Amino acid sequence: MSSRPPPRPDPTEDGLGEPADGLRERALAALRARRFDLAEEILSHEDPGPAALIENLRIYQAELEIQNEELAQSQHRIQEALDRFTSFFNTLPIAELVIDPQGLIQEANPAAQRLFHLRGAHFHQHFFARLIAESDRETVIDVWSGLAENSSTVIPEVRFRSRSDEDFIGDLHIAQIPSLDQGARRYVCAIIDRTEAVRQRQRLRETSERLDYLAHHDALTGLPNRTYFQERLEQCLQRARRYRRQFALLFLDLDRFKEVNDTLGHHVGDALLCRVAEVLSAQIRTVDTIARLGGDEFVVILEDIPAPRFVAHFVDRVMEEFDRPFQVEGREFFVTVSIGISLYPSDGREFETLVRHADIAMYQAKKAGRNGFSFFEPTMSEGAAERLRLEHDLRLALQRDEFILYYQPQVDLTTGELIGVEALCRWRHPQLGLLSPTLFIPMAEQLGLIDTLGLKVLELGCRQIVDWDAAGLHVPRLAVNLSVRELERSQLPGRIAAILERTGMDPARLELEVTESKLMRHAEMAIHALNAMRALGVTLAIDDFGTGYSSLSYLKRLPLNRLKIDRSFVKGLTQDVNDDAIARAIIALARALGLEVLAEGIEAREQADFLFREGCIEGQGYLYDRPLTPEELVVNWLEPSE
Ligand SMILES: Nc1nc2c(ncn2[C@@H]2O[C@H](COP(=O)(O)O[C@H]3[C@@H](O)[C@H](n4cnc5c(=O)[nH]c(N)nc54)O[C@@H]3COP(=O)(O)O)[C@@H](O)[C@H]2O)c(=O)[nH]1
Repeated sequence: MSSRPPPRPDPTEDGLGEPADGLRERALAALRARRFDLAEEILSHEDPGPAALIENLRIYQAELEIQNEELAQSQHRIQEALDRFTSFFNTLPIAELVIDPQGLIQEANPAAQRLFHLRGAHFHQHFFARLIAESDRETVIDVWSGLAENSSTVIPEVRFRSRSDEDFIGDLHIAQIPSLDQGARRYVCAIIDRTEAVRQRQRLRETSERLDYLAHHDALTGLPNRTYFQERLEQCLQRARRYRRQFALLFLDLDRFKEVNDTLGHHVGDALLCRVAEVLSAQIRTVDTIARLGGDEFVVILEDIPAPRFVAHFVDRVMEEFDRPFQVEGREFFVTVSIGISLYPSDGREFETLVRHADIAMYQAKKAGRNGFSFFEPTMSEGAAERLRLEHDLRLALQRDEFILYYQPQVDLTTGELIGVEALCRWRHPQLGLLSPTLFIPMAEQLGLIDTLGLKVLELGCRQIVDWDAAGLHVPRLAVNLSVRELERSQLPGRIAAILERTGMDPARLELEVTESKLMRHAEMAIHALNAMRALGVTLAIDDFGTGYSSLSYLKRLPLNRLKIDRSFVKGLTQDVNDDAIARAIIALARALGLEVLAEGIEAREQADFLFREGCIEGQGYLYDRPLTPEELVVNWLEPSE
């Protein structure tokens, strides 16, 4: 409450006479100017007669009244400030507490009550330290006791306890409230809730750790992946260089793992890979590294090895493990492994060299009959190394879908119209560019990859024809090459049927070509396999006819539809009488056997005319077009020209 000062009495109105001349005015003037000391001095210099005394008292009274008025004004200002502070304190969204020198809470604003789930009464005489989680209590007390006079500090991310027993995290701001009374220091604490920000940061950290883990680990086995392996190998190289140590790099590749996948399904293959990862991990020391590079390829870095003998012992232990069956999904599997080893520094001082040499050594182990190991030897020729490299890439190419099809038109020699296309496979190698099938088909046959590759080609081709059909572009027939190796598989007809089913391709429009020479070497088996395929409704052709010394008795028994005259005979037509005679004989033979005949490798008009005259009405060759990309085929042959 503020009080108004009473009106000041006029000292001239009391009738007690005048003090000394001008004295009164001077004293009053000093009072009005708030110079109480001067007024007192003016008055004290005079002889204090009764009148002057009374006058002095009056003046003192006036002085008191002025002081009263000032006091009331300052009380008013203080009250206003107090009201303002109380209003701030109660409405601030930040928790505020006033703490006494003993650490007891004196006041807590509503925001603090909400934050701690406590009512105002609960705070009263509650030790502030009890609101802090035990883990952080000591730190806060230490900082607090070191707080300089009239200063403030912030302790970030203190863990507090709320009544609901849920910890929360907040920044604690502590300020000492200035006090006139030295003994009664008080503090005001503000707590800014950071729980959500901290949780978010934690979540972010966890997510980034998870991402980092995924980027460095193989999702199936949990082993380090290729990226992590590269980092570890780089680090290992640096240590080996600095401390002049040896280490070994081992490439491990499971033998015939693909067969497990193909026959028992990928889930069994995956489970087997996990078991292999466990078994290998159990064989290494903590300083070593094991990683899965993909597929059935593992790599081990044996760091700081005393001598190559040490590596041989490790390999022996691994081989012993592979002598035992692997238990997978309640079944037992025998799997073997081929291991290639390169040593630092004798087999290379650089990352790439060591990796390449371990890889070459691994393929050497495979070549030597699998289920074994091979240390890299410099005598392994560059040519052999290149070939091994390519073989390695071929396996990857199948996983990475690096194969594409070109299509060579087959035409009616009378009209020049499109009667079909031959699908010819190309390998789009990431470094070497487009590779010819003459390079990789024999390799795929040797490595046992031809089945997968053949089926891939077949599916790509069938899909393309069906897609063209859907786009209103008609290709009457698709010819696909089959390797004799593929014919050996009893599952082949079933797999072809599945592809026809999956793609919706009409079997009658699919022709499978098998090379004559290879077919005749396995004639009995081929008769059986080709019959099974004919039963699917597809047609069959003998490729490169004339080069394979076909036995007529077998030829009669093979369920064929077409003979393809090899381009080596077409080349010399009209120039070489022998070629003319052979071509004529093949056409007559086909006619006699009731087969169609198609000439391949037609490059000149005279060759086409000769063939047509002799009764061969189908052909393909550069005269008409080279093997084309699907887009080129559409433009050159399928889209009506304007
Ligand atoms: N098992 C599989 N074999 C396949 C597959 N894709 C191709 N192949 C076989 O690879 C051999 C080489 O094929 P490519 O290099 O594609 O050569 C073909 C044509 O480009 C070539 N050709 C066609 N016309 C002419 C010509 O006028 N002159 C000339 N010099 N060459 C020409 O001939 C090859 C086609 O031959 P063919 O198959 O005998 O009809 C080849 O043996 C392919 O069969 C595959 O997916 N699987």
